[in-house]
Amino acid sequence: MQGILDKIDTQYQSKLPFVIYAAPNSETLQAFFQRNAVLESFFGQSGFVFAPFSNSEKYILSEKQCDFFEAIIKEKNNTDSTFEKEETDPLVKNDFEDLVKRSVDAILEGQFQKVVVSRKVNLAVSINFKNTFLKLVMQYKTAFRYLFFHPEIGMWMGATPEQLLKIEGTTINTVALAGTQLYNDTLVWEAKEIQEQQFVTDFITNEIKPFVEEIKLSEPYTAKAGTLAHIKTNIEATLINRELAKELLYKMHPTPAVCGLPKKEAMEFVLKEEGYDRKFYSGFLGEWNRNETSNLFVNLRCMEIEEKQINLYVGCGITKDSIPEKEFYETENKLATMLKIIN
Ligand SMILES: C=C(O[C@@H]1C=C(C(=O)O)C=C[C@H]1O)C(=O)O
Repeated sequence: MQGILDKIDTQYQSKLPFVIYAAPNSETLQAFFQRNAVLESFFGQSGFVFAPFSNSEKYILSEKQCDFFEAIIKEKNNTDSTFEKEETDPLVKNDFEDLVKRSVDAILEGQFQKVVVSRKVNLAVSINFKNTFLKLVMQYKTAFRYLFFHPEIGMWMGATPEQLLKIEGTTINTVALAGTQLYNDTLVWEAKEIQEQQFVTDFITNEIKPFVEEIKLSEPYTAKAGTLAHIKTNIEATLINRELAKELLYKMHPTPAVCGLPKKEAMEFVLKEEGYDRKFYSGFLGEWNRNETSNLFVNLRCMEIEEKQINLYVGCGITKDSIPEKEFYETENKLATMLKIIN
């Protein structure tokens, strides 16, 4: 494992793009190291895709331009974070709750049924990105864990619980994931969360229908993600034709787990009302067409790492029944996921 970590240092010092990642429950780190600093647009070629939330331009570290490495993860002592975040400014809390209120009003006016609103939290800390990444790898084993760098994009890191799309041959797998609370053994889901997750299941089922032969849905169940719990439905289907994969991906993204329903109206609201640029947060990332397999995830529980600060991104689904203060605390709980691993 040390070899691959040393390679990250060399690559970063030379300002060359790389991504290092581990699939959910995998004990293996995989990495793409690009041999030049080109920013390559994604148009279906194989490699590791990195796509923003809204912008139509998507990027790739392509197989053709990269060297590929793998290493077995060696457990390291996972010390608790000593980082202590200051209490959130009441003005920030107010602003977010106001955004939630405006979202609920728009829903009651009939503009859309669900919208996912988010905020960005800047923390003035310089982190050791390698140590922080290792901590994240150990701490969130069931998540898709990654560290991405491109000199023209910057550095991003995350541990996401949400699969966007897996394609193996003609079999596709995806999930509808929504609804959040702190995990405990006896938790109960309320109608608001059940509905917001159902919106995601219905949207995905509808969007994939023209592309597939048969759709199999699991019952919704509770999925643990760190200290949080979400409602999850597994969705499996058979593609009519593998050539349709990219078109299907673009139909699905962004799902109502990160944008809203209907998609277009919710997207317009997010872009107009959120008041900041989500960049790659709630975009998607992962392998595209590697050994006949694509494995993409939604970029959640993530941070953007700059020299002297980090930006954390968190959001939550709003329906007509949302209570602004409760939604604010949901974003605080999601923030804690990333705060726990800051070195
Ligand atoms: C938007 C986020 O998460 C998404 C929103 C959820 C919700 O609203 O309950 C739950 C899981 C994710 O689909 C985030 O983590 O920032």
